[in-house]
Amino acid sequence: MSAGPLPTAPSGPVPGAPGPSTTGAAVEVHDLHVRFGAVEAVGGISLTATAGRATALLGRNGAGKSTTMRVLAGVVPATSGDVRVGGLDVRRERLAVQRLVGYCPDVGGLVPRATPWEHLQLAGRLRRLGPGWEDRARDLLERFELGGVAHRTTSGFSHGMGRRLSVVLAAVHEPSVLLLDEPFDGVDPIGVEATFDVVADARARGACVLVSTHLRELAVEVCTEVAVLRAGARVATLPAARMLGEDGAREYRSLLD
Ligand SMILES: Nc1ncnc2c1ncn2[C@@H]1O[C@H](COP(=O)(O)OP(=O)(O)OP(=O)(O)O)[C@@H](O)[C@H]1O
Repeated sequence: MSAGPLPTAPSGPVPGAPGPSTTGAAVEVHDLHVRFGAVEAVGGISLTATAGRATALLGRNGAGKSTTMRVLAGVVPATSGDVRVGGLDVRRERLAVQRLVGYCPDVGGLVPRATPWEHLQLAGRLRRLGPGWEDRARDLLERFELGGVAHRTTSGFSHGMGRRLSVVLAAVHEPSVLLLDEPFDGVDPIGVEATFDVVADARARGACVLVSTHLRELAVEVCTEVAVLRAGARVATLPAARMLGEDGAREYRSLLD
């Protein structure tokens, strides 16, 4: 059921609000280790992702993709290693990094009792977004076919609807670094296409995009590079085109063993 048109509210410039993007922002990870007690989730990953490009993180279950994304998003601390996002040291400047980043976590992140529009309002306030952000939010909701449920609590959302809203929330502030963890998981073709558009838009304005996924075919369609992780380490970074088709599938398979 459609909840009617989305509300409009005046939104003026906010002093001190961050700009929409920082040209040249990039991700640099050097010898990242992350331990959870006895478990070494990441065991020495190094990788670079450049502005205006989209890099896929591929690898088997437990390879360390989500943990790496969490470190980049500033939600999990590195045990050791040097991690820079947009030139900022994640350990020392975590809040500044979180302002630069748009992060779609692999699970969670949504408040069941809140509607998509309430999630967006909260994001707008916390990030002190300037003029135009509500139009952008409405446009994103429409592109992800969430306009009709903008005022419905997310508790009744399907898995795919939740994924789509998480991508909207990651993208609404036009971050310099867009981190999408499993954005295609359980998402229908419309949602996949809308996510492709979000990635293309981000690249066009010079943002650095990282996409963690199991879906090699979608990764190579939307990304320019592919970093393959295995058992907490990066084993290869290749042009995405190398992972295309049956030859690409074979090459990917060979990197997993
Ligand atoms: N909070 C945690 N506590 C303990 N171990 C963890 C924690 N988070 C991750 N791990 C472990 O770290 C390893 C890497 O997990 P991670 O979620 O990063 O892998 P992944 O590549 O994203 O896997 P998947 O593709 O299944 O999502 C796994 O062995 C996982 O069990």
